[in-house]
Amino acid sequence: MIEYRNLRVAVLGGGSVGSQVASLLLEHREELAARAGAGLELVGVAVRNPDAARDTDIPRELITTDADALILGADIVVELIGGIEPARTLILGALGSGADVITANKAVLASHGPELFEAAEQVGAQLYYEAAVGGAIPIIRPLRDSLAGDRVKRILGIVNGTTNYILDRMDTQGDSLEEALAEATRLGYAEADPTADIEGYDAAAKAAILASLAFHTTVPLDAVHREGITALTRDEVLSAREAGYVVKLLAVCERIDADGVEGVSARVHPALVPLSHPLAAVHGANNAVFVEAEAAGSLMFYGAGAGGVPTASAVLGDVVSAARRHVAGGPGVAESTHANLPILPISSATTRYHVILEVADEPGVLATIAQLFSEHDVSVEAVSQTVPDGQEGSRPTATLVIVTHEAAESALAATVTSLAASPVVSSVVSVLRVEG
Ligand SMILES: NC(=O)C1=CN([C@@H]2O[C@H](COP(=O)(O)OP(=O)(O)OC[C@H]3O[C@@H](n4cnc5c(N)ncnc54)[C@H](O)[C@@H]3O)[C@@H](O)[C@H]2O)C=CC1
Ligand SMILES: N[C@@H](CC=O)C(=O)O
Ligand code: NA
Repeated sequence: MIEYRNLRVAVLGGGSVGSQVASLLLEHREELAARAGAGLELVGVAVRNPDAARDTDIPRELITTDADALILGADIVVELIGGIEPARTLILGALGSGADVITANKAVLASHGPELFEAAEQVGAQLYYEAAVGGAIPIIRPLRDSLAGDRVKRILGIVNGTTNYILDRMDTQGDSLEEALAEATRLGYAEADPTADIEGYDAAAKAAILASLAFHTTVPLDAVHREGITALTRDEVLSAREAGYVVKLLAVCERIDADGVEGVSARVHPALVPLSHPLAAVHGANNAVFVEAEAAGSLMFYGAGAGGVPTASAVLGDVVSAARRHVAGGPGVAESTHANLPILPISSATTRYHVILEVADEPGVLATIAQLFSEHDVSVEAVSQTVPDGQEGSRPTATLVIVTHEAAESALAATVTSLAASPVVSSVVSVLRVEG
């Protein structure tokens, strides 16, 4: 029998992900030791309430409420508490003591990444975070390592399982947002405060992480334009389907050239994706990250984006990597932010738009609307009109659905302002971006 060096592993948090990580560490102990080249001894699981019900049985003697004491003497610390504090302070404490840290916490990485990476570099430790984006899907390593020799141009990602699950249920089963969110929470997909999911904060944090990695530039969370799904109506979801699209909450990270300035833009918002695009086939709590790189072309990374067990897979992969690093010795590898590109505002982005208007059903209205688009340099690709049957009242209305060619955000915003003020437009019913 091989005698392995023993590494002490501390897990902080015993919720959906932490309880699964702790159990799998115990259950697969021998297999993991053989892969890592070191024994992985679970020295404890720090929780807030030792008597809380858990998804797995963790031996009582491993449970503690003293996270600070647990990290002392640990070689590898796994942070699965979530949120900013005390997660940030615990990660800094663990790194400061020379431990490698594994986290699934995109919120703390997106808001305090540079401070945490700097702390790791100071002591030659490594901060791993594969589970922080796309749950089980390998996407951090591919961007950090496999694509390190290429130039990423664009990333389109479905990176929040809860909202994808909700939009899918609204689209295919006619659920309301509230019904679908309750189910996503029951299944362990949602954040402790699900506002983070439905208002797009979670996806924005992931967009900041992906853009930073892809473009070798620190992209702060507050530079990510963010819109959630709470303003979306079922009618918009259904009318998108009728027009050959599906609505997804997308993270869009791009390297763009705005008036001769090369920079980076990151945004999160609902968008129409053509049914023919691979992202349209991502259902339930699954995630997918579609990467366009100069040499590699288009790549798609797909799989379970949320849920305790799948996320534990990514965390344990990082635990094995950290253990191998301990065995091999040498300092950790610093984050690559050398490109330091300027971060451009959403007004610099260009995309296509799907606009629904309720207009007066009168001669000349179409020409007036077309003129408003053209005055703002927005070119119309397609228009369709429906007139409801049996209208009563003096002024009949029609519904116009307009799809534009690529246009600047600023130009589209000005067009919408003019449309809203036009006497022939009764209402601007919906404005959604079209991606993919
Ligand atoms: N649930 C999922 O599908 C995924 C979660 N993540 C991330 O993984 C992390 C953990 O998420 P979940 O397990 O879902 O959260 P959770 O809310 O189920 O579990 C968090 C655990 O931390 C404990 N905790 C809170 N404060 C503590 C403290 N001061 N000391 C010790 N324990 C404390 C809580 O009691 C709870 O057991 C979060 O950062 C989350 O964003 C990432 C990918 C997927
Ligand atoms: N709440 C998140 C969990 C994974 O990061 C999600 O729904 O994607
Ligand atoms: Na991942």
